[in-house]
Amino acid sequence: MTAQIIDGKAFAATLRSRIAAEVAALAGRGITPGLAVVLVGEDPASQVYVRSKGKMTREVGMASFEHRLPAETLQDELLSMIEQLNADPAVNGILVQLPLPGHLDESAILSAILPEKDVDGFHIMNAGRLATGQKAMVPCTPLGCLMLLRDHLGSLSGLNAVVIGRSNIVGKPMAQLLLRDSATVSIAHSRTKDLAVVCRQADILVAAVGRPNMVMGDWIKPGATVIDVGINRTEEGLVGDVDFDSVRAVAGAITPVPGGVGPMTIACLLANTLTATARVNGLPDPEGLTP
Ligand SMILES: NC(=O)C1=CN([C@@H]2O[C@H](COP(=O)(O)OP(=O)(O)OC[C@H]3O[C@@H](n4cnc5c(N)ncnc54)[C@H](OP(=O)(O)O)[C@@H]3O)[C@@H](O)[C@H]2O)C=CC1
Ligand SMILES: Nc1nc(=O)c2c([nH]1)NC[C@@H]1CN(c3ccc(C(=O)N[C@@H](CCC(=O)O)C(=O)O)cc3)C=[N+]21
Repeated sequence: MTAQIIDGKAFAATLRSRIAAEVAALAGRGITPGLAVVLVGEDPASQVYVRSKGKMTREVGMASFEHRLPAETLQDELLSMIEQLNADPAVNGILVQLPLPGHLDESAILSAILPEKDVDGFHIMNAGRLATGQKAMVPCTPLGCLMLLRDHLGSLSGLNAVVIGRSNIVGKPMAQLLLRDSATVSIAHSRTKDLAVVCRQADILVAAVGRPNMVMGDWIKPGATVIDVGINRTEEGLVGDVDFDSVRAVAGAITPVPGGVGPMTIACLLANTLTATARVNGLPDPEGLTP
């Protein structure tokens, strides 16, 4: 069997055009969604993402506000910038690019963002709402993975899902979303014994580790759906956490890197910004952009 390639890039482009249509409809009511992105320091990869986010934000007709702060920015200075964005009615979504320089307290910064403007879904209030099945802002990368899975599989109910990785930004919220769709969910991590054996049970395998080509073909249940979240820059270029060639020969479907989950993350950031804008204006959630 050769796996079907799940084209995240194409799916994301379709999603963005649907978002653009909704933004155009809001313009008729005098509403323009606004997304503020805050970048502290000069990490080259982060600069690339921030530039790409700004471009796509403008392309769907939203207002983009970019704030670049020097690496030596103090905690209080960053907090006062967030206060200012919290209070600004033109800003519907706030994203503070991670990782932050080491002297800054990441969880204090993320908690300072108003939960209703927290389009990354990293605020503890949104994590708690997701975990308890309430209306939340859902982290973009797991939301994008869920959209691809639902599109490919229809129902996830009763399927065995294995998530490798337990970070607060990918692994844990991914597991919550799969559970919410009634999958039987296992979360694996660096202490998991016999990872290959655990993975072989998976009808759905999500790899969010940060280790190039770690997941091998003989870890895969024949016909499984494999979602590769990993973004690893190597001498061979950008690769995922999944060994694409060996896994492709066994899986039923697989997301490539690049062109899989990455573009979905940015499209879901715009989706969350639109959702946040609708909610603050007392409008119903846009169709199909929330879990
Ligand atoms: N495509 C996209 O849009 C995005 C991609 N990413 C990418 O996804 C990957 C994961 O990101 P993130 O969650 O932030 O990373 P973290 O480093 O925060 O988490 C990595 C997780 O992988 C686990 N892990 C590490 N080594 C192993 C191992 N040998 N076997 C099993 N599990 C292991 C860790 O376990 P433990 O907890 O025990 O240490 C941890 O839970 C990265 O490549 C990142 O670049 C991230 C965000 C968005
Ligand atoms: N507050 C915050 N929110 C984030 O969502 C966030 C963050 N910080 N810090 C960094 C990670 C990483 N991330 C990616 C987004 C898009 C691609 C993406 O579009 N990737 C392209 C390739 C781009 C390239 O060539 O580098 C692809 O996979 O096809 C990848 C990774 C968001 N993150």
